[in-house]
Amino acid sequence: MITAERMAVVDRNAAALGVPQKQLMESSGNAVARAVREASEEGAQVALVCGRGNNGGDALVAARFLKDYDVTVHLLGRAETITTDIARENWDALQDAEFETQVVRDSADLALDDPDVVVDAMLGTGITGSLREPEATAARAINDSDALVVAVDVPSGVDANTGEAAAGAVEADHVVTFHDMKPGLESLKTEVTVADIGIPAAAETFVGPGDLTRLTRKSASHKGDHGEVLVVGGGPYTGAPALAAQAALRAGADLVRVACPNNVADEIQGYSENLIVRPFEGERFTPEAVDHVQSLAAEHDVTVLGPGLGDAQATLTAVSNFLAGFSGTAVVDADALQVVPEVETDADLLCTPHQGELRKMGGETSDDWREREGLVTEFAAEVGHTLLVKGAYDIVSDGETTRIGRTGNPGMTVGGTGDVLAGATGALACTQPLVDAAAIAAYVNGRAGDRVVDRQGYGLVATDLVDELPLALWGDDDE
Ligand SMILES: NC(=O)C1=CN([C@@H]2O[C@H](COP(=O)(O)OP(=O)(O)OC[C@H]3O[C@@H](n4cnc5c(N)ncnc54)[C@H](O)[C@@H]3O)[C@@H](O)[C@H]2O)[C@H](O)CC1
Ligand SMILES: [K+]
Repeated sequence: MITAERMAVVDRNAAALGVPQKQLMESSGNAVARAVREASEEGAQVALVCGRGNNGGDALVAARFLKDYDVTVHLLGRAETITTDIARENWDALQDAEFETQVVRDSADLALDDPDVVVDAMLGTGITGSLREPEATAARAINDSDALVVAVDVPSGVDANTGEAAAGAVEADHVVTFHDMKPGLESLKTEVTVADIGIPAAAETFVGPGDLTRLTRKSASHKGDHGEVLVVGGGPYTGAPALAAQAALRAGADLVRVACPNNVADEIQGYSENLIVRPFEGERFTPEAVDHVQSLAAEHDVTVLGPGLGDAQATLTAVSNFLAGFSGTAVVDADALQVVPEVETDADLLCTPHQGELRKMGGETSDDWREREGLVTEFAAEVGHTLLVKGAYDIVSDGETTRIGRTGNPGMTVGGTGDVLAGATGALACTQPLVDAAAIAAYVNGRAGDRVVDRQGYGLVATDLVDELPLALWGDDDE
């Protein structure tokens, strides 16, 4: 089962894996033609009713696979209004090959001419709102015809995710959807074919540029919309919480505060004017500071717990007490991780261990990433939290969904890269589901490292990563 949004991510990831969308459209169109062939006799009269997007494009491809049928293509709108290159290229190919095509400028012009089969290729996952003209009139004509109706991807007017049908939506006899079942098709009393269109499983498993399309910003945004992160860190170390906090800002959080022992507060503030420091009493995080830190955490979307806290017994007790009384969302990293399996908490945790820390948590690991994929999925289900297990291949899982990050390079073994990853994860967890936040964070942290090493060779330091995060998130490969 896959939603329309996830389909767009997979599409883009497939293209990054060398399977461009035009190739997918060719497979989609071929699958539509196969369904027409299975539902009618050779020589049957087929009307392909095409919208101006890729849904229409699929049928423009199907026309080429129905040579032994009496096919007419009806394009709803002028060819210049076709919205995608790949649909337009397929329209031009039909023109050059002198296929029978009708351009429907006004909905009243649509003359289906009593076909045996109508292919509804007006709207698919790109629909917004209720049916507009000329699709609305065309849908009525389709529903009033005696033809067998084959819908491309989803009946026009039906929401692929919810199954909700806009007024006047097409009533199809058969739907050909692509790659995986859509949630909205389950509730339809219509026969559905799920056609494999050659998208490699890797396009779903491995995190890719398609996952970054989930990150959008509305122009009418306000401060705080993109997240407020509290980093709880520092004590023995001061660089780690500063790296995590800077990374959270660079990964898009609007406000990042650092809760740290007061004896290192000035030092941490000294790293950057971008940081807001909230000191608590003491030289390290101890149980006496837990109440204060919990009340601070309650004012933030996500807490990043761990960077630079150290592993003194008093600190581990404080981490345990904090989590026991916390019910928000927290990224847990570094020495704090060892506490997680023992503590009962209502919090949604996103743990970011490397493989050594995973073993310390009681998890198993393997050098083979495929084996590690299964082990991490099982352990995530066992601990009941989301895991991001760092390695040459990063494994992300909440026990249900498992993703793999393949970016990064040996230059990233330098100290501090884990703090940067934890901070970036915290920022993304403000606006994304935890598995997506971890998947995207792992991908962009590694991509930032790859961009730095490509530019200047090894010798990368963690602050290079922090500065590279925005381009790794928003830039194109060749930027
Ligand atoms: N991997 C895959 O699943 C593939 C799917 N394919 C097909 O692509 C469509 C989605 O195409 P897209 O261009 O994003 O959108 P649509 O064609 O569905 O519609 C956009 C089109 O329709 C106009 N429009 C939007 N809302 C309305 C409305 N309410 N009334 C009238 N017109 C509307 C909009 O202006 C655009 O012109 C997917 O469904 C599959 O069929 C790819 O072919 C291959 C891979
Ligand atoms: K359709």
